[in-house]
Amino acid sequence: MAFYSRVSGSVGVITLQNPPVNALSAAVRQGIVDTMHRALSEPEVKSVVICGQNGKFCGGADIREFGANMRGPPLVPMIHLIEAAEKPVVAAIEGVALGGGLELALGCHYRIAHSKARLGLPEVTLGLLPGAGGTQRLPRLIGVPAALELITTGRHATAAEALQLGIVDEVTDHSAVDAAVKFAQSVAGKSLDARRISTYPRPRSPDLAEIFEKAMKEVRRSARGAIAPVTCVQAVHASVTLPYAKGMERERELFSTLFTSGQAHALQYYFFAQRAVSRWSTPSGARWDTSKPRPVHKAAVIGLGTMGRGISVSLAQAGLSVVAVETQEKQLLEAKQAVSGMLERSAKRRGVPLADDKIKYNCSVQAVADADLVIEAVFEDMALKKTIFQQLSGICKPGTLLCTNTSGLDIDELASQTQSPELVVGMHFFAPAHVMKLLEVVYGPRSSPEALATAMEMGKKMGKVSVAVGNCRGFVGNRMLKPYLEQAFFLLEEGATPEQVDQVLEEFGFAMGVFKVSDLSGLDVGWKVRKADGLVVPGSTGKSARIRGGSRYSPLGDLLCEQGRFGQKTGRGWYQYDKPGGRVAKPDPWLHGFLEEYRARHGLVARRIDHQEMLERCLYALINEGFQILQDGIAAGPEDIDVIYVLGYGWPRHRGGPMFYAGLVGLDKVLERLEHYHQVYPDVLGLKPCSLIRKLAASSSPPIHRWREFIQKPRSQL
Ligand SMILES: CC(C)(COP(=O)(O)OP(=O)(O)OC[C@H]1O[C@@H](n2cnc3c(N)ncnc32)[C@H](O)[C@@H]1OP(=O)(O)O)[C@@H](O)C(=O)NCCC(=O)NCCSC(=O)C[C@@H](O)CCCCCCCCCCCCC(=O)O
Repeated sequence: MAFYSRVSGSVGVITLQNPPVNALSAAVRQGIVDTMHRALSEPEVKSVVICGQNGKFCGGADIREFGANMRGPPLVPMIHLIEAAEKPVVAAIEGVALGGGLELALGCHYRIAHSKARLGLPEVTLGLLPGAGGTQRLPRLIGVPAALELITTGRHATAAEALQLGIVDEVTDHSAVDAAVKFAQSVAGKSLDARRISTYPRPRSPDLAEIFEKAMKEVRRSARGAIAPVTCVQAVHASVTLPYAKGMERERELFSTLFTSGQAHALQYYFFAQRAVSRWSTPSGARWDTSKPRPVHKAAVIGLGTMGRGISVSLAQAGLSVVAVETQEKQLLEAKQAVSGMLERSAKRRGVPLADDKIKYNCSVQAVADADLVIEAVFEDMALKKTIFQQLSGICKPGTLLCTNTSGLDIDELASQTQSPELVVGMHFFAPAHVMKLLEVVYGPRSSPEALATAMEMGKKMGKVSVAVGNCRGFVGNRMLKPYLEQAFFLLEEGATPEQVDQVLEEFGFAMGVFKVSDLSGLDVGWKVRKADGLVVPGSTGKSARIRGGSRYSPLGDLLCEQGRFGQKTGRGWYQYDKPGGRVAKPDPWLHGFLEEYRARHGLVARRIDHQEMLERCLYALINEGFQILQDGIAAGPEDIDVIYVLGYGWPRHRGGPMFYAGLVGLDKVLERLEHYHQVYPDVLGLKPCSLIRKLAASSSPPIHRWREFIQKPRSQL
């Protein structure tokens, strides 16, 4: 709703009230319309201020209302009512003015912002465009290039930048509401002719055609199939070619197309999913709201390789005192230099104070004795990690949380090396650890709810999106990667090339296809794991070379590693690069010849595989594993899996995540295709439909938010 008051005798103040961000729900819109009429009809009121309750102007349209039966006064006429008013209306912007919130402010005659406020039109991140006049007013106010940039990226501008751009008229370090009231008094009775943005002339400039062409090229390049950025450019284009009223019609038309699109549904689902994962729960009933995190003031990192360095940076930037340990003096010095550089660059980029003095470097593990939390980040080697956990258990003060940065090792095996297994959790960071937003927080069967809550809280402090996951091989992300990669290898055996498979995945929206990613992260990483698992059998020939434990196996990755082809770092992998460390992947005729020779050796006849089959086999195998993970209770809900895949594995955000995508395609269709492929390849376990997808499909494919009801409660994990 909106609350009305009169201050200083002549200023009507309208306060939006809809916690937590004063989104423009039907009740708020109705409240604004009613209170505006009241302010305009009261003869004592000479000017009006619109502000938001609790220091937040407005977070935009109420996204939760989208799709429901939309009631209440529409936004566009509501904003026109404000703009057309004969009394000056001043927006007092505190906290945020985003989306419809900024559009509301643009309908006001003046805008006063607090210096800490953020303003923007982030609709594009929800698969939409600013649909309440933003695409027509903003370019008229600040010009096409700046408006295009803000609208197509959705980024938030600071108050200082908004002032410089001309979005706001004044910035204050004090109460924006008080400043707006004062301002409103000062402009009472003045002409508003020059203050109604909709009456401004269309933006003109001789280079407009060029500007739009460049913007369109840029969004097409970076959008990876997302339609909203392209449509945003089209809507802004209308502001220069059409008069305001016609431009609004065009905005509405384009908005409607986006509003009903699958991409908008996916992005809005993802918006809430990313927020939902912080409300974690485990199969045993431990929950975010009943588990209290321990205080952590001092943290330690053991092992200062690439991951340890990034983790140290993240901890220091979160304001913690950090002890960084590397036992070899030379490596310690190298790491110190590297970390200082990373902190310096990051401080410059983010405009925050340098956190270098937060980190103390040490060669001895003993230095972690008084840390509240230790993150071990040595190589992915169970024996080495076990030794370190035994050491830590003897060194650390009672109650220290012991965390391991691992991408898939057994947390419980490590916990069993310590005297307090309940204080052991996994923290799977993604490289580069100080940049990537995702953190998988892994609880073992003996981790305490308090330990899990502490690790989740620590992730939040580091600015990560933390997802709580159960303990199993590869956790959620890497466990799902296995059947996906496996299918990609099988496709090569059957006649595809790495370029063809990658092209299909990139057209789907992945930033990089599976083989380019493999080259980037290093083929030797998986090879080491497969060797440790006894899967690599050098020199094996005949049928047995392609079977392990009764299931189909492709040794292609192993064979490339045996040739020293580890990817980018060696200049050769699934592609070739101009030098070791090179970044530009080029098709490699050697690899094509190698594949032909491999197929001939194994009696495999190459066939032309269509795009749909490539895509379905890779994605549906991955999705099937996702359902198994839900069934096993390793992830609490599909949102957890989707957030992990979008933030950690380059899954296109506009497709919501693998589980959402499965729902969009139709669970019965995914099931039918899995059944088909499993019939063709009965020796591929990853294609055998999991019982949960069968159950859901048999229950008329309920919407994703109801899937949890169909998951059998697995055995207790905590
Ligand atoms: C605001 C934030 C920056 C705050 O961040 P913070 O970290 O402080 O907090 P959280 O992000 O955790 O959020 C707290 C809490 O609030 C929920 N929430 C936040 N914003 C909204 C919102 N806008 N609506 C609803 N709920 C919101 C959030 O989910 C959290 O709750 P939870 O329970 O999940 O933990 C940050 O929150 C943020 O960035 N918010 C989003 C800002 C944004 O994107 N705004 C734009 C919204 S879209 C919009 O404004 C559209 C308008 O341009 C135009 C609308 C026109 C509508 C016309 C409709 C007509 C339909 C036409 C149909 C045509 C079809 C046909 O023709 O048939």
